[in-house]
Amino acid sequence: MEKILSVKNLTKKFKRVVVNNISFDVEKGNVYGLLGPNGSGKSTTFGMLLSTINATSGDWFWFGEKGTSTQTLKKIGAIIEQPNFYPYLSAEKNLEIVAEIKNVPTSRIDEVLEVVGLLERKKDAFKTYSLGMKQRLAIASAMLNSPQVLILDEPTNGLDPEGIIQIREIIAEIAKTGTTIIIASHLLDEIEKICSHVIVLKDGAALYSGSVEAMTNSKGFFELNAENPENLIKNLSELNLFSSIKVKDHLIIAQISEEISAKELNQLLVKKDIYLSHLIKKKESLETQFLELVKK
Ligand SMILES: Nc1ncnc2c1ncn2[C@@H]1O[C@H](COP(=O)(O)OP(=O)(O)OP(=O)(O)O)[C@@H](O)[C@H]1O
Repeated sequence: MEKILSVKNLTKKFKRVVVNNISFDVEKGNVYGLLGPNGSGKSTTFGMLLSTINATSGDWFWFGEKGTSTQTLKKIGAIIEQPNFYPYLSAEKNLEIVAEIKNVPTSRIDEVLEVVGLLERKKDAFKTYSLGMKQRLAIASAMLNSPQVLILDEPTNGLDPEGIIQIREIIAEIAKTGTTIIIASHLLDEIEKICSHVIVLKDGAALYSGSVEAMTNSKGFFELNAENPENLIKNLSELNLFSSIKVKDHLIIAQISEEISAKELNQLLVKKDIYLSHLIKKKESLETQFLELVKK
């Protein structure tokens, strides 16, 4: 896999440390989520990687090259703050101005407006746009220079459910073209739906970096019960299939350590003359995993 970005021990100290020695890699074509509550250091991290904030220590490499050169910035499309569009000018006119600044052909304008579903509204003044449309225009603007990486800071902030879904679909479409995307968000649900990879930040430190799948990839657990719970617990322990067996809310919770289906477990227990009154196989959500991580 081609490495787009490699971050090594990146640290930012204002009066106190707000980004604490974080390291992660970004590979081509994936969608990364920088997940953390407000104030966990997401925007500061982006600022350092885009050279608008001086790092205190640490290194990063864009496309194998140390730091963030002007050449590198040309390969990146970023929306960190709400971009300043001219309210009385149309979307098209606004993008013509951006195209001139970025020195890219105006022929790209219709293409990017199409991607974000604003082609038909391109002649309308920016001030007539809804918040969702404004955010989509910002994405179009960031896409004008056909960037290899798109960086979005809280792209769905303040949007209604429909607006959120539209942004999500646009991000998925852009990712399909092979553009690498890095999104900062405090919304677990958003990261779970959009991202293939996640970096979990808490108080400036990276608690986890890897695929979303691997983070949720505990083998899951069984919720069970039987007429004689003590006997059930004893027999479950003897199977050596579980990392822990606990009682919670009158149910037995058996954390799976060796892959096994509900049907297979039921068959094993029937052979021991145990007939279950309750059996459900469940998996922890990203949210549970996240809370576990943050607790530690
Ligand atoms: N220029 C600055 N001077 C001092 N402290 C700062 C400065 N910029 C950011 N901070 C602090 O650094 C911490 C991390 O802020 P940052 O904006 O990076 O977090 P975030 O995860 O992006 O949160 P949010 O989503 O609220 O923006 C916060 O405590 C913030 O107050």
